[in-house]
Amino acid sequence: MAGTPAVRMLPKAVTFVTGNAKKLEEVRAILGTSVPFQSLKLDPPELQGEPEDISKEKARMAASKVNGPVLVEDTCLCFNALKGLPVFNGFANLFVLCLEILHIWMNRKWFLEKIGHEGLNNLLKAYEDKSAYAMCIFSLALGPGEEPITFVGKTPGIIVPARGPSDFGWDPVFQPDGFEQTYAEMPKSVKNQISHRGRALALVKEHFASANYTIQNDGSA
Ligand SMILES: O=c1[nH]c(=O)c2ncn([C@@H]3O[C@H](COP(=O)(O)OP(=O)(O)OP(=O)(O)O)[C@@H](O)[C@H]3O)c2[nH]1
Ligand SMILES: [Mg+2]
Repeated sequence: MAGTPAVRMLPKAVTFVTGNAKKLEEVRAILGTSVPFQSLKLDPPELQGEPEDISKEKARMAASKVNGPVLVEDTCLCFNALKGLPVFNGFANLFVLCLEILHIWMNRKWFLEKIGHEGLNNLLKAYEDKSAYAMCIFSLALGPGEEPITFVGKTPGIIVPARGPSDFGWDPVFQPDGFEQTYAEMPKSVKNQISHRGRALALVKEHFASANYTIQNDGSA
């Protein structure tokens, strides 16, 4: 039957768990007061696998640590040329395997530290296709043992030589479609409106606006 969903009591406000201060800054700016949350700086292990599985597993681990409702996210920058692979000769499978491994590594935070912005551009040197997309998967687990709900945001763009401040990851080399500036060059308010994170959080906001969550205490504990 359609109508207002049943009230779901949450023992405390949702905790956004991340070890990344820049993510937290953006999440704060995007959510404002639309979703009441507190934050916890915890560096979750860098899991391997499909982004959605990583995000869900982060949420499960965080929910048991916090013993309450949590929101986590996993972000990746995906290069289309490395997925749309040319199939050639008997080495193709080995080539595909190497690229799969590379794809997994690329989305771990130490990869950028090692390879740098120039290295990210060099990865695409052999390809005409410089297109990429930034993807963010938020997972909300309402408590330990609860199946996480996911919210995906994607922004298409291209990889360019670095431009703009280097204070957040690969922002200087990602230029979203329809813009002449890289994420790093544009005002934060513009990035947050069109970014992978902004799009995923729009879905999180919609979810909170329609779900009937009631917080038992004010979350200050
Ligand atoms: O230029 C960027 N613009 C962004 O908008 C953005 N969002 C995330 N990242 C980086 O992508 C890697 C993903 O790793 P990631 O999702 O596991 O994050 P993390 O380990 O830093 O934090 P967390 O897992 O504790 O939440 C890390 O190097 C992050 O710094 C970004 N870089
Ligand atoms: Mg991480």
